[in-house]
Amino acid sequence: MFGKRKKKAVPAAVCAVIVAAGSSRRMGGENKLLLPLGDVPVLAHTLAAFEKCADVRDIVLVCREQDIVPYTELARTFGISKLRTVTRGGGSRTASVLAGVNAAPEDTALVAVHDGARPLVSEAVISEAVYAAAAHGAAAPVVPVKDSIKRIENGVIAADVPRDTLAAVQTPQVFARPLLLRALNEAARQGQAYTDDCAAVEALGQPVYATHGSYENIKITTPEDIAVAEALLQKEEI
Ligand SMILES: Nc1ccn([C@@H]2O[C@H](COP(=O)(O)OP(=O)(O)OP(=O)(O)O)[C@@H](O)[C@H]2O)c(=O)n1
Ligand SMILES: C[C@](O)(CO)[C@H](O)COP(=O)(O)O
Repeated sequence: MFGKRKKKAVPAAVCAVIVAAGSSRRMGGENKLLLPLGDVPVLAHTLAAFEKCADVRDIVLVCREQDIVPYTELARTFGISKLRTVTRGGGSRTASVLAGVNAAPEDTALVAVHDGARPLVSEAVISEAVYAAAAHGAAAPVVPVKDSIKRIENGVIAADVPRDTLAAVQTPQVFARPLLLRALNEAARQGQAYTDDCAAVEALGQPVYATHGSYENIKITTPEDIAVAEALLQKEEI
């Protein structure tokens, strides 16, 4: 599943774009990024992970207009010194990521796009993706799927899909900035809204390298994810 790597290149000027402009629909509408995880909000964990990672120089936070002031205050409270700007997102993930990339410092070489809703990302997962993108231009963490996979048609199993080459992709997805800008602008031009950013880069015919994700790097999407994240957090603290 994981290909051959070029020699490690030192990553330069890496900006994390944390997208946090979603609507938490599947959580029932309450802002999931402000739900407490341990003693602090989900988003504070996410920001702290990138603050801690030595391979990331800057952070740009993308959110809804009404959250700009509270999120700026949240970042100040939790000592996020790498935060450069908090900017307004768009109606689709692709639009939000594009807003974040455009707001990154001008000399940014690599952009690490990360879901605000993935608070348990580790330094190892971030760094491996950053180094792979420094060497290859595009990289994303993946985990092999654990279940058997079926295609369902009209409520009935229609086909079995062999899982040995299947993986679930996570974030941070890291790209050379010009490549990501080209991919997102092309997606916007075509009116394409992708669920992840690799898809926009793949659509240009560019390879995206698979790095090691983690089963703990979960995305907070539905209510039971909070209970799972709490358990994972406690395990880390033991
Ligand atoms: N227009 C959007 C949509 C999503 N996101 C961000 O992308 C990440 C992954 O999206 P998801 O988990 O789907 O978040 P929501 O869009 O909030 O969830 P839902 O689809 O249930 O409304 C989240 O951190 C979310 O805030 C964003 O910045 N802008
Ligand atoms: C980017 C992502 O987290 C990769 O798994 C995922 O595609 C986001 O999807 P969502 O539909 O916005 O939750």
